[in-house]
Amino acid sequence: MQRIAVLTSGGDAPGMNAALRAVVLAADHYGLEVIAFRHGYKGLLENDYFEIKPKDVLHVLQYSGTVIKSARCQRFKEVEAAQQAAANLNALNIGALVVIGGDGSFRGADHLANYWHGQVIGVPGTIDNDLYGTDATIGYATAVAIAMDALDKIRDTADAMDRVFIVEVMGRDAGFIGLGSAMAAGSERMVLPELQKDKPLTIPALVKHIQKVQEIRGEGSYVMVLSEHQWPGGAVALAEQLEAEYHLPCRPCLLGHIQRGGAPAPSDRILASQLGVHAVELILKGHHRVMAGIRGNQCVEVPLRDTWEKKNPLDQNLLRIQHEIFNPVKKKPRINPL
Ligand SMILES: Nc1ncnc2c1ncn2[C@@H]1O[C@H](COP(=O)(O)OP(=O)(O)O)[C@@H](O)[C@H]1O
Ligand SMILES: O=P(O)(O)OC[C@H]1O[C@](O)(COP(=O)(O)O)[C@@H](O)[C@@H]1O
Repeated sequence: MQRIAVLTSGGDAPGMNAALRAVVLAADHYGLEVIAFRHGYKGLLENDYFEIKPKDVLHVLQYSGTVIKSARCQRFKEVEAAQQAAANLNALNIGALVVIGGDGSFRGADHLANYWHGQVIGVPGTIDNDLYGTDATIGYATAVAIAMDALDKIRDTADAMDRVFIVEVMGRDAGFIGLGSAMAAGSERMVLPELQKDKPLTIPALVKHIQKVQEIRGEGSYVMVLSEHQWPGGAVALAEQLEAEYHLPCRPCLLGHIQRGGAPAPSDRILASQLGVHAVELILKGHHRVMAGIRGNQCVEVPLRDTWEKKNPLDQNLLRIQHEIFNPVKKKPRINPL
């Protein structure tokens, strides 16, 4: 019987447990033993593992987080760390490693593959949705649903008091959660990393936009979605500056790690289930250094390096709709697309 290993790495994402369950159940189905390393690459380096059986994962898919724990492990970037990991895997007679995580975790997997002859397979688990080669990553749908729910609630109080709110969402370098939640909740404005490159946010421009929206619609609420790291000091600092410099009543709200908790959305559970099984089947087919992904409802395998070297762009049509057509302050109308 062949032995494989699995770990979850980087920021936990809703649906990681469902992916883990799928890996373990698929391995059992195909007669493979599975070793789980705790705390991602840290556990791999410290030989912190246990043999994981179907009974260990039967009822975990409804929970976020990860039952085998995750971690960020700076040390894994070193050559000696990858060599140590390879030696540990060899000593345990492991033939393949499934890494459930984001782009950093995949860089780690690729780094390991330079020093280890076993198969390395990635499963995309990150709320940021910032990996090339798959239509969605595990956790993204749940994060958008949580942000949307929060934005809906904020709208209630913003409407009641005719207030401006700045709601900060996650997504360090990618605006997927920002765009998805702004559209799903009908926000007046969004500030995303991708938009900042062309036209960085300034306070005078924001104030002008708020005032114009109020001129057009009359007094009312104004809810802006701000991706994290897009303003020094984030939503709190921006709201304080608006109040101090323009006497504009404004409240900040940081959604933070709430976006990674609670029950994973059905689509994340289903995606994770598909991808976990796909990862095991890729092992059986002899694939190496690939990510298990889904594109247009088809299971695909994507070279690991492509997942971070190639860009996963925001959907340009969604961006156009939210940023231009739904913008209450209309710019010059463009040529009719019909
Ligand atoms: N260039 C790299 N080389 C080796 N390991 C890396 C590299 N980048 C990230 N890792 C490993 O992957 C872990 C997770 O990466 P991180 O970027 O924090 O999260 P994510 O996988 O969610 O993007 C890091 O803590 C580190 O152990
Ligand atoms: O939980 P931490 O370590 O504070 O990290 C927060 C970051 O993790 C994420 O939730 C997910 O990012 P990764 O998938 O790259 O780990 C980001 O959106 C956020 O910036």
